[in-house]
Amino acid sequence: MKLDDNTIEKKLSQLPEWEYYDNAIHTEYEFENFKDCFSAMSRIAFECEALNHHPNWSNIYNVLKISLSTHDADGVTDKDFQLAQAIETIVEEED
Ligand SMILES: C[C@H](O)[C@H](O)[C@H]1CNC2=NC(N)=NC(=O)C2=N1
Repeated sequence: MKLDDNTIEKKLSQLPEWEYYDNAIHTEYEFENFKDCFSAMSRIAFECEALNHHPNWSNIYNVLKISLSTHDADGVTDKDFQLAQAIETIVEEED
């Protein structure tokens, strides 16, 4: 279930804005304003529910920081990459 470091780095080559450290994958988005940021967070929240996979995230005004790992596996799994890809798609649409 838990992916090894090499596999994670290989998969991250498809997600250039994400990085791997502290047993999780991380990214940060800066939006035009708070409203746009919160709108993206709302859309991401529905995707999280659909995948039953939830982020460790923080929002300050127009900045959204997201960290993904799989609690059940105590590490990074394919579910984290699936959600990361879905988040990328949502954020690209918000632009
Ligand atoms: C029962 C368990 O909490 C659920 O299967 C889901 C909920 N969302 C989750 N989210 C994340 N990031 N990791 C999990 O292991 C996880 N488990």
